[in-house]
Amino acid sequence: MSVSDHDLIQAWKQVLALSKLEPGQLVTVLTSSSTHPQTLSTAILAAASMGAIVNRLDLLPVNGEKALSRDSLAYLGTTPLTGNRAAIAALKESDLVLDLMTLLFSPEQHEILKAGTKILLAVEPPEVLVRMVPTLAERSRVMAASAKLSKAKEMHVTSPAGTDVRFKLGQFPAISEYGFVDEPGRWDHWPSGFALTWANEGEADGTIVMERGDILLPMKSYIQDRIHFEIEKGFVTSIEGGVDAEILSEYMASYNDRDAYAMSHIGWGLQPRAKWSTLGLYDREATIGMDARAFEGNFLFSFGPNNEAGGSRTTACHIDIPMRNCTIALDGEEVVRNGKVLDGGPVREAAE
Ligand SMILES: O=c1ccc(O)c[nH]1
Repeated sequence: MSVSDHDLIQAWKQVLALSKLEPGQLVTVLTSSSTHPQTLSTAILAAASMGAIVNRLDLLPVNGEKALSRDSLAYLGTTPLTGNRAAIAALKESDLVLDLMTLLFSPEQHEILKAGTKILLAVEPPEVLVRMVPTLAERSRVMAASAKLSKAKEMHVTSPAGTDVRFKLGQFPAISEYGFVDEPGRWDHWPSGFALTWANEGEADGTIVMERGDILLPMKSYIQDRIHFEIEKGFVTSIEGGVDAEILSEYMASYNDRDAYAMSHIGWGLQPRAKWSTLGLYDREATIGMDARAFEGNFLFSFGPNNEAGGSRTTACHIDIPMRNCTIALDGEEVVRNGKVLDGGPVREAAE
């Protein structure tokens, strides 16, 4: 079901207001061949109506012949910005970049953020954006979760299927994704709603067992048979299971890069408006699967890069795996039990 321009403009206005857009500020809308036309037109209208000076910067697509998939979150690292000094200069000069093409995990993204530019990624379909317009209340909940993460020394994750994995924490920051960019130099993704961090380099050990129905991204599949991962010193050393495991193994091997097997971010979903079942209702390429990444109570872990957190691993291979019914404990304190978040639930909207 599509949404009206009016509804999407209102949603953009809420996101831009939460992102503290001021009249006279410079907004650059970053587009490429996969940008959704309604998202683009309503973004420009909303930002201009708030008095911003709005530019559009359209970049040619790259990596298509290497990626094996058109999912913008599958093949990372180099982007249309790589070596593109003119585009980088324009984005560094902007107060706010609306990324409608996906720069995530690119070295250039950090360079632009360091200049104080805010970057908001928004590439899900318009109706998904409108369904999950961010709120201050959800920001508070995600910030509280990432505050716990940033204080923790160890994350221990278990599940009825046999997951028992430990991550030592402290080397990398905790990241909050709540859907808007309210500070200079901040990156966020609309829609989202989760807290995440990275394990210390080489300090993730144990077994992860994906259960039937857990999700593989960018495959966008609900697995039919369990997949057993052995994690040793921060790398996955074995991937055993049925055909889903074979598909994942071949896909990761195609990158020919040991860092594809490194643990990347770990955390849990806090978005009550995101649903585990949504992925099955969309054609595979119609969404990048943010419902799967953000649904409340998931354990979201990933393989691949850690440059997002300041690490040195920039592999192009990025696998996101949201699991249901896990128990996540920080230094022995459970924060998620059997897929239920133990923080009292969504924060009530403050009266407008
Ligand atoms: O918003 C995102 C999307 C993908 C990812 O791996 C992290 N955060």
